[in-house]
Order: sequence, then C-alpha cells, then structure tokens
Amino acid sequence: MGTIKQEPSSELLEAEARIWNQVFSYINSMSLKCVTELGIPGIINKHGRPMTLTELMEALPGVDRAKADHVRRLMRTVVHSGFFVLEKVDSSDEQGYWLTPASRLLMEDHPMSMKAFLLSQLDSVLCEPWQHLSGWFRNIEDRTAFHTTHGMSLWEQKEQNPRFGHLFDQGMGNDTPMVADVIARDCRQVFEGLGSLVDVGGGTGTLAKAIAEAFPEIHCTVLDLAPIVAGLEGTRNLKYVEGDMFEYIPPADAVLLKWILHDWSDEECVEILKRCKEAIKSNEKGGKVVIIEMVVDDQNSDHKSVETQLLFDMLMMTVVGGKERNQKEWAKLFSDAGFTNYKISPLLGIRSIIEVYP
Ligand SMILES: C[S@@+](CC[C@H](N)C(=O)[O-])C[C@H]1O[C@@H](n2cnc3c(N)ncnc32)[C@H](O)[C@@H]1O
Ligand SMILES: O=c1cc(-c2ccc(O)cc2)oc2c(O)c(O)ccc12
Repeated sequence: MGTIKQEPSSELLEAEARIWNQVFSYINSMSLKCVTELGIPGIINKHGRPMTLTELMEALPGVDRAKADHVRRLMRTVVHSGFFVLEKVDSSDEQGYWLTPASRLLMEDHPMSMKAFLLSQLDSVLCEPWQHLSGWFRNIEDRTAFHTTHGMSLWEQKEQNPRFGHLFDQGMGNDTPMVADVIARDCRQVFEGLGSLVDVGGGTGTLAKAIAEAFPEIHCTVLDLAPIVAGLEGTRNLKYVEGDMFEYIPPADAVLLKWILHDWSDEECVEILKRCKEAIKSNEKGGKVVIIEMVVDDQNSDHKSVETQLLFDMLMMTVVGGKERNQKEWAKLFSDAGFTNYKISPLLGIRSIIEVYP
C-alpha cells in the first residue's frame, strides 16, 4: 500500500477548496443559463437603470414573489461571476442590479447576441456526452463521446432532432455578426481585390451575406450540404450551391473556411485543403484560402485565452472528433496539401485569420 505524504493543513485546505471550485464550476454555467432563460438581462436593460430585487420580482413573468430570496441568491452568484454589478439606485440607499458588457451580449435583441450560443451549448444534447467521456476513451468503435451518447453524429442529431438542430444553428449564427464586423472594419485588406469567393460549409450564408454587402464587387458562393442550402435564395452577388467539400469546390479567387477544419482529423483536413487548392487554381495570381480558426499558442497568450482555446479543443474532441491546432500543426496541414506559404493574423480575439497561398 502506498503512503500519503502529510501536507501542511493550509495546503490541504487549499487543495480541497480547489477541487470544490472546479467541481462546482458547472453551477456557474447553469446559473447563467437560468438567468438568461428568465430573460433577466433584457428586463434590466428595459428598466433603464439599476433594478432592485423588488422591481426585478415585479417584472419577472411567471416567477412567484415567494421566490424572491431564491432570485437574490441566483443574482448574487452571477454578480460574483462578473455578469452583473450592484449599483446604488438614484438617491436611495438601496442597491440595484445593472448590466456588464458580458450580460448585454445575453440580451435577445443585442445585434451581437450570444444568447442562442449559450442556450445551445448548455442544452442537454450537448451536455450529456460529457457524462460518457471516460466510457468513450475505453471504446474503440465510436468517433466521439457524442456518438457514444446519442448513437449518431452531431450532424445526424441536428437533422433528426429539429428542436436541437434549430437551436444549434442559431447558436452558430450568433458568432457571425462579430466576425463580420471585424472583417468589414479591420480586415478589409484580406478581401479587397477579390472578384469571387466560395464560403465552404457556409451554412445558411450569414457570413457570406455580410461579405457580399461589405464588398459589392465580390461574387460570393455558399457551398454546403443539400439539407442546409436547399431552397435558399441568393442575391445579385450571392448564390447557394449544394455539394460535398470532400468531392468538389466551385472555382473562385478565394475559398473561405470558417470553423470548418477544426471539425476534422488531419487526414480529412488535407483532403479538404487539396479540393480548395484545385478551386483557386484558375486565379491568375494563384488565389488563396482564408481560414478563420484558432491557433493555439500556449507560450505567448495569457492564461485565460489559452484556457478558452483548450476548452474549445475538448469540445471539438467530444462533439465532432475534431481538434484545435497550434502553428506547427497548421503548417504541416498546409504543406501536406501542397501549399507553399501562409500568413497568420491574430485579429479576432482568440481566433486568427490565416491566409494560405499555393
Ligand atoms: C461548424 S459549422 C460552420 C458553419 C459556418 N462556417 C460558421 O462558421 O458558422 C460546419 C458546417 O460545415 C457543413 N458541412 C459539413 N460537412 C460538409 C461537407 N461534406 N460539405 C460541405 N459542407 C459540409 C455543415 O453543414 C455546417 O454548416
Ligand atoms: O458546438 C459548437 C459550438 C460552436 C460555437 C458557436 C458559436 C460561438 O460563439 C462559439 C462556438 O462552434 C462549433 C463548431 O464550430 C463546430 O465545428 C462544432 C461544434 C461547435
């Protein structure tokens, strides 16, 4: 039998607290989900000034006043996590809840709302696979723990479960306004001069629409699987094409891949990138592939950013069988697919724009 070294009691207590804190961190997520489902960010915003508990209880639809103390405890938790602040209400001595930049993003009608992202990620369909992660490690059959849990891939689940499918698509769509804003303001040089662009796996075309509007001279095509783009109507400089990116990508000056390659294994990525290279070959200057993804950098990035990147990597492993890659891993994919050069611009927070040249 092994012996346990006797630690000083302060170290033991700190270790115990660390475990408690880590184990209970899901309660922070679920408390935020509850606050969002109750519509509290929008209610406080509509109120227009810090809102006392009494005012909040009056404005909360369907919540009995007898739950006031429970709401106070819920709000205390999300105030502690930095989603709300307590501020003095006008001239009275009372304090009221007020929004922070993060809770503003959870309002339904914020132009860059992340409400659907939060609700989709914390839906039981996406939370359940984490209960099966160790089972999946011991199982050689399934590609992902999502598969072990639901007996099908995330993409199949989306089709078979329209409630979840709609929620997931809305959550993915939440990401686009922020990216489109940065592209139109800070990354114009990446798209200027292009005559055509294909957004591969572009979903229902939210990003391609924003690019087509910001750059009217670019003819944009959205390529996605038939069930996603069937029946969608284009505009003067935007069209939809049904297809499989592993087979054929329509020719264009540039191919855009936003949050595509992190879904796939290295071998699959090389196949997709080879199809991209064929698609841009008719461009006289050689064309380029524009990738919007994370470049994991655990040497130079701050602790919080690296943690978020590592959590995304775990999400990709668990739900789709993909991964987040560091610079060396990206470089190998590009070279294996026959590209000669690339440029990484870290312009999108923890994500980058990667331009890849033949
Ligand atoms: C994670 S979503 C990314 C959507 C969009 N690019 C974005 O960033 O919001 C992946 C997309 O790839 C599409 N997709 C999956 N397999 C595909 C294939 N073989 N050919 C074309 N599109 C595919 C899915 O339908 C989905 O729209
Ligand atoms: O499960 C996800 C979630 C996201 C996602 C959506 C919106 C955001 O603001 C952040 C993350 O992205 C995913 C994705 O790109 C993917 O390929 C598979 C799953 C998810």
